[in-house]
Amino acid sequence: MAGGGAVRNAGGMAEPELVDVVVVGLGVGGEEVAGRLAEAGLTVVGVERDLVGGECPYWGCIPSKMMIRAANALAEARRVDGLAGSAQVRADWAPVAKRIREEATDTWNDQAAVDRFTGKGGRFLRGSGRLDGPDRVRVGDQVFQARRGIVLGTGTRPSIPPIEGLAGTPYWTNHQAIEAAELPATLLIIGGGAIGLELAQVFARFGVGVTVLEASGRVLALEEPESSEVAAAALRADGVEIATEVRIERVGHDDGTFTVYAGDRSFSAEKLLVVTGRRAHLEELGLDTVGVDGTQRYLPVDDRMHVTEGIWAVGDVTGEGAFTHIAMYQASIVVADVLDHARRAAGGPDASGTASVVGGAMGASSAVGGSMGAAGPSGAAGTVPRADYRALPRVTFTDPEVGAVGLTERQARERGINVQVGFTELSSSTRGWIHKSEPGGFIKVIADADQGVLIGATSVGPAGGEVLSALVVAVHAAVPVSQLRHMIYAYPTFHRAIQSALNDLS
Ligand SMILES: Cc1cc2nc3c(=O)[nH]c(=O)nc-3n(C[C@H](O)[C@H](O)[C@H](O)COP(=O)(O)OP(=O)(O)OC[C@H]3O[C@@H](n4cnc5c(N)ncnc54)[C@H](O)[C@@H]3O)c2cc1C
Ligand SMILES: NC(=O)c1ccc[n+]([C@@H]2O[C@H](COP(=O)([O-])OP(=O)(O)OC[C@H]3O[C@@H](n4cnc5c(N)ncnc54)[C@H](O)[C@@H]3O)[C@@H](O)[C@H]2O)c1
Repeated sequence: MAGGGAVRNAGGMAEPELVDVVVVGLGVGGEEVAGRLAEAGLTVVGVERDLVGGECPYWGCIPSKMMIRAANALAEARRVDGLAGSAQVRADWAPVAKRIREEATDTWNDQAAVDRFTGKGGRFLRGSGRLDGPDRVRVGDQVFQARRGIVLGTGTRPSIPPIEGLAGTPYWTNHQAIEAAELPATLLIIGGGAIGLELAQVFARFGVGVTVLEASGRVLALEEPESSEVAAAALRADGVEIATEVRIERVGHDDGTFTVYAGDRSFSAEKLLVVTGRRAHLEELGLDTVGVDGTQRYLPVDDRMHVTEGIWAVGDVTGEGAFTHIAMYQASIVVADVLDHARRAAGGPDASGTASVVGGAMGASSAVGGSMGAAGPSGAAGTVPRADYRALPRVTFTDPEVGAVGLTERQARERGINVQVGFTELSSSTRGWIHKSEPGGFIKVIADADQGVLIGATSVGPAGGEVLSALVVAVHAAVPVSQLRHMIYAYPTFHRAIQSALNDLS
């Protein structure tokens, strides 16, 4: 599994080992890039200090959505009363914790993921990587010289606010919340963003007394205000207490109880979960050795994920949106671009099909060319796609789900766009009325009136994230609003409400 001992020169310094590519951080983005480049025939060293796969499979998307699936089953069973008879529901966390341990995380063991990578021809190294000058990565006392490129996919870690008293307490981050084998009786959550709301609803549905403390004026503050209202109402209906505009001054932990002090208010619970955003740690990456500012919040990249000559970045570390689908989207671009650079360096045709220098060393590993067919999220084989985040979708998996794409109304107005807004309550659609779920949902569409296309949309409802797909296509492909209005929408679906929202545009 390890990468072998360091070669030393006469002065005792580690001699760099020549490889094609080094990928530092094998989270969602890095694992995808490293695996595909290895499959393409490059010599790839993948460096991961924790678990291969990163946050998403072990402490993020997958286990949290398993929790949500279970919590939603409870909620649905509780809806039987008054709709289809009566049901008695007894919540039990044990099968959820077991499923997360056994099916999702293999008890937080990444051997299967390591084997997957090495099975593709990659070489795995457990450790922390940092840049050591142009083309070089140091891992402990091993140094690699990467002749085709270095890819940084080092992600983020929780950003913990500097609240007095907090650091010395056994507070939870998403790691402990996901790993919980048993639930506390009461839980305080600092942060009413995506993680805070998803987990608050899960735990409340399993009988935990949950209080969410949010600094800004509303939960899900980056989304439409209507989304915040529906999400807050849904959580309150599940028994969650939500306090907004909370200025936390101090945290105490005595006799197994946390107390959070905020002005003249205080909140107490058995456990405290801190989910106040996430932060990249560029200071650890040796960026100064390649002339890049390591004090920035995120690592700026161009539309092909270049950081600087020979260095690419992928995923959360780029600050383009902390979502697995962004990491995967960017990974495809990085793979295509690294292979294109490698091919051109070897004298093959570049991505435009134009032959550059003839000859070169890459001929022997020409599996490289073979993988280009699967190169990109857009465009034909042989083209390196460019990143375009106009139609960035996101879904917060509360019940109802909050799905959104592109710009919110406020963002669109701040950009000086000639904005039109259309809105419809889901309960006014046939399917919403039949479904009879409180607190309902809505569709909101944002159009650029001058261009006649949608530039943003929100879909909140029982299947809000799925209904979103039609709106993502509309924004991504800039489908004229006139055409969207005259499509046929199946009756009686939730997505049929899109037509009503479009007809409301003004
Ligand atoms: C609770 C939760 C729920 C989420 N739910 C969703 C969801 O439903 N949908 C969605 O799209 N996204 C979701 N996300 C976000 C998603 O998990 C991230 O966007 C995704 O994991 C980003 O992948 P990444 O590869 O950029 O980084 P990460 O997954 O953070 O992986 C980075 C890896 O790099 C390693 N590393 C860091 N520095 C070094 C170094 N110097 N040397 C070696 N290794 C290093 C780390 O150990 C880590 O394994 C969720 C996140 C959380 C926390
Ligand atoms: N379904 C999904 O796709 C999903 C789910 C979970 C997480 N994620 C990703 O993970 C990222 C991180 O999630 P997150 O919920 O930690 O961050 P977030 O940025 O979504 O929310 C953090 C919240 O904490 C609040 N906050 C910050 N400091 C505070 C303080 N001192 N006191 C009280 N409140 C404070 C902020 O105002 C904000 O509302 C998200 O941005 C998202 O991209 C995605």
